[in-house]
Amino acid sequence: MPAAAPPHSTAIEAHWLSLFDGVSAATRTALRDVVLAHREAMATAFYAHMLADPDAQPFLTHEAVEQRLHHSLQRWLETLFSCTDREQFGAAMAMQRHVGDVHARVDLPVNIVARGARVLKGQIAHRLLDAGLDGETLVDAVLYADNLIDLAFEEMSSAYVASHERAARIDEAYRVFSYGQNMSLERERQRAALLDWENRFLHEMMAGAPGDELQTLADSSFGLWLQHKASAIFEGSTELPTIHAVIRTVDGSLIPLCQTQLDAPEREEIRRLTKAVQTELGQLKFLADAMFERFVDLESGKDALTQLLNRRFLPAILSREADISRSQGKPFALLLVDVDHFKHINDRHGHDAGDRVLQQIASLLLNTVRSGDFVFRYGGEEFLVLLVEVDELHALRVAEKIRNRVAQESFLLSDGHTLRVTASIGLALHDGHPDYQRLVNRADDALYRAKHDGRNRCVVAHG
Ligand SMILES: Nc1nc2c(ncn2[C@@H]2O[C@H](COP(=O)(O)OP(=O)(O)OP(=O)(O)O)[C@@H](O)[C@H]2O)c(=O)[nH]1
Repeated sequence: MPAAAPPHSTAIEAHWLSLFDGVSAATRTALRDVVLAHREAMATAFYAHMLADPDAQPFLTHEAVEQRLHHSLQRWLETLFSCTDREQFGAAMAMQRHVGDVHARVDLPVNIVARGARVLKGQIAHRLLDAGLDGETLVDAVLYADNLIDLAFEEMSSAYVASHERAARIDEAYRVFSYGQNMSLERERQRAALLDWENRFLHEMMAGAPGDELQTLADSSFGLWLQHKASAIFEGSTELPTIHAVIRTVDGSLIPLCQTQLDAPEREEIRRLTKAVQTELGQLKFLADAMFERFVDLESGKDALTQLLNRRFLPAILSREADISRSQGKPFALLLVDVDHFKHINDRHGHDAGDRVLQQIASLLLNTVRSGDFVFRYGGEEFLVLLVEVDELHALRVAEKIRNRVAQESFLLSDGHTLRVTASIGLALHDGHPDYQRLVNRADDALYRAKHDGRNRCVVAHG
């Protein structure tokens, strides 16, 4: 059984009641009459406006307007402007929630809805002006109409946000489900599917099968999986477009050539084409492996090089810590730790040496902080440490300890040489501001000052 729709908030109803009581019955009736008399013309003008709006166009068609929306808008106006008691208002608000849910399903941006509300307000004001009302009634009616549309918009938006969040949670749950349940198995299955396709291809090329029996990669089990599952799970992965490009090369160019050859075989050409397909396939296997690997690291929230947390969960962890800190009154601190002149290390000793330094700094950081603290790889050579339940003095002591340990450490390179490096640290204490980005920015400003003042130092953000 579907869950009953939650009732509109008591705050909205209280606002409406006070608006309702603040306007005379005669004014409300005059407004309702104007809306009822002109609702059709207003709906026509409204959709003419929205259909001509390039931002709204993708969400509207002439047919949908003619068949449903024009009529729905009239009913919407009638319901909203005819409320005279709580029950009717409740029904009008239920309608707003339904509209909000629909908007969320079609992903209609909320700014377009706000624009629509503005257009409607203009329409109503325009009709009221022509209705021959006296000055005071006119002003009251326009204000009441504006407020009523605002209330409707508010209720619609709260349903929209709730719907959107629900959908995002389900999406995320689906991704986690796919990852948790299937990923290692899936990786093996897709490797096997590619191998299977390759064996079949080789067999047909060698046996001289009729050309039209060659299967494309897109039609293979791997191709179908890629199209229907991987595109959702690995969305945004850098490998995905290249994988598609390789498949296009094989299916669009090489397979048709192979088919022609099979129908009129020439040994050398068959061998050359087989080799070309195998080369593409080798790349495909490499890319698919890399895609799986990156996905596992990203989804688990780990940075591949250092095994520290990556930035994926930083917003979630920061806002959680801000909540805990607010409710328990215990501040936390952020340290932004940046290796000094890291570019020189890369330039002088090579990128691999740079990588090793980053790995060693990562374990140094982990070994210096408590197990309840968080250590992130924040950027290339930048780390973010979140120290829970600390005051400024304690946080500064930890920052100095990190700085000293980095400076004293002998970083071991793969060629056996050792290297000394230093780090600069910006420190900011959470000051209760709800926007955690502000805290990161303050730590960043402090780090900038540490660099500017000569590096190998800790600077505390103030203000
Ligand atoms: N080896 C390696 N280098 C990286 C990685 N990520 C970023 N880098 C390099 O880190 C260097 C950062 O250089 P800059 O931002 O100029 O800073 P810097 O040389 O450390 O100088 P200051 O921060 O001003 O002391 C760049 O050369 C990047 O290419 C990585 O994962 N491994």
